Amino acid sequence: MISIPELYAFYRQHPHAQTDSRKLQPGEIFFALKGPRYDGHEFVAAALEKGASYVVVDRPEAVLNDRCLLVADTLRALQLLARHHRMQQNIPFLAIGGSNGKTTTKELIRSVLSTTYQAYATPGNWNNHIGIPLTLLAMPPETNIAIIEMGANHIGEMMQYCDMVNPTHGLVTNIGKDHLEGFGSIEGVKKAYNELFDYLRITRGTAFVCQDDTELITLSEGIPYRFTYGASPEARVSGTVVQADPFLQLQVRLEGKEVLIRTQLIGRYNFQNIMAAIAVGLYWGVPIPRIQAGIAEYTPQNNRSQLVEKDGNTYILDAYNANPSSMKAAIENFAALNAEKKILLLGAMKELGAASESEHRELIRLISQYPWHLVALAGEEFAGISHPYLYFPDAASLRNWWKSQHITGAHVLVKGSRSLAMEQVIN
Ligand SMILES: CC(=O)N[C@H]1[C@@H](OP(=O)(O)OP(=O)(O)OC[C@H]2O[C@@H](n3ccc(=O)[nH]c3=O)[C@H](O)[C@@H]2O)O[C@H](CO)[C@@H](O)[C@@H]1O[C@H](C)C(=O)N[C@@H](C)C(=O)N[C@H](CCC(=O)N[C@@H](CCC[C@@H](N)C(=O)O)C(=O)O)C(=O)O
Ligand SMILES: Nc1ncnc2c1ncn2[C@@H]1O[C@H](COP(=O)(O)OP(=O)(O)OP(=O)(O)O)[C@@H](O)[C@H]1O
Ligand SMILES: C[C@@H](N)C(=O)N[C@H](C)C(=O)O
Repeated sequence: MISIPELYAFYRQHPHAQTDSRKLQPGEIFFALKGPRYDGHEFVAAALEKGASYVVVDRPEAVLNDRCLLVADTLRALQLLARHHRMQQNIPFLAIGGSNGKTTTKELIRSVLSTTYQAYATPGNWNNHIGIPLTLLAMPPETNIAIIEMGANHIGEMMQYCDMVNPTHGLVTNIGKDHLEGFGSIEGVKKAYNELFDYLRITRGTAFVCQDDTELITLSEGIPYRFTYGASPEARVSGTVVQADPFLQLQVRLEGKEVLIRTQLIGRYNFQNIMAAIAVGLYWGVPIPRIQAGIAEYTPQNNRSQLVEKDGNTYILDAYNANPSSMKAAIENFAALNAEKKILLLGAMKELGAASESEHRELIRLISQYPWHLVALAGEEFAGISHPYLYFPDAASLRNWWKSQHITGAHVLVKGSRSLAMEQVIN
């Protein structure tokens, strides 16, 4: 078996890790991982054939030639290799955790820091036990600030990520009701994300904290340096929303001046995400005009709070994911929008465990507080709950109904958990 330093020597010659033979490019090192559908060891021969420089396996029978490197556990080897690589870098590493808005905040920060630094950030949503090591191993050598997104669904996971990433700086976007199945309760969510703060306390790091969030302020106590942002005048970087229809505009006090921040983001919940990026930019000395440009340039992608004009309707396409906190934020934001004909097309919220039924009841209660033109719900979680709204077992049947209605002139919020793929309703 080879050791991590030996594996690292191979990686230095071929600095590209790959876990998927279908995407493999010649020269990459292929790690054979076991997943819910496949065992990567089935694709060792294919990876070698496609030109993998090396293949990392944890079964002696999968060693087909001298380009196959045997380790005790391929996933663990990937993670330890990534950790080893990170430890060679003497640059700031900012870790981003939290229930909602991690990817948006990360992308805004990337956009701001890239105006001035060789900033590198997690590609897409690679935020888990496989995505984080792949992120670290894909970091260009010229990087001088790294921004790493961390997505967890059980207690203990954030600390494991911190052990791998060794963040010098950290940011928890918020504490909400995400992944309640794994976290158990909102107390569990708090405990889980507090692990990033624990790590910063132990290592005497720096945290970016939203001053308006009393929970985060309390949880982050004891971190040697806290750089705060928010609406509160007490925050180191303080601002307010001056326009929110449809795109947010903020007025922010920066270095004694009132500065207008234009964005291409909708949803008041994005205020904190934007403020976080401004604070991070200011902390690292990005000049104000570049902070403005970095924020203004960012357009949300991939079904995250996107504004789509289609077939005579204005859609807020927010179908990337859903949990009780982000649903509440999206619905309240939509309810406050100045429009005549508002329609909700909502999918169920997944991974809520024992809280699923009560949270879907609570969602119905929230919806019922506002006057909508129409409400249609998809997903079995809504089936056993009494409500006066249109119900469909899945997104496909909701889509068929929606297409048959030929409604125009409406504002439509489309949101639901990833597995429902609610974007199909309008695509
Ligand atoms: C393991 C892997 O990378 N799987 C990807 C793969 O899946 P596939 O359908 O092929 O099946 P397997 O996973 O069983 O495959 C096993 C391995 O075999 C490889 N393989 C398969 C077929 C083949 O012909 N050749 C092969 O080499 C395969 O590549 C595996 O290595 O493909 C899918 C489609 O592209 C991928 O979706 C799948 O990716 C998995 C889900 C993954 O974890 N990818 C990471 C890079 C990642 O970061 N993904 C993020 C999603 C992260 C996320 O959900 N975050 C949550 C929090 C999560 C907490 C954590 N505890 C957890 O449980 O994950 C959040 O809330 O944000 C992303 O892609 O967006
Ligand atoms: N600050 C926020 N508060 C509440 N909801 C938010 C906030 N920011 C974003 N959201 C909601 O979360 C959705 C997903 O945003 P984003 O991808 O940035 O979050 P995430 O935390 O990275 O999600 P994931 O954990 O799935 O990767 C958005 O489309 C929006 O509905
Ligand atoms: C897609 C994944 N990152 C996520 O957010 N999952 C929750 C359960 C969702 O899809 O709503």
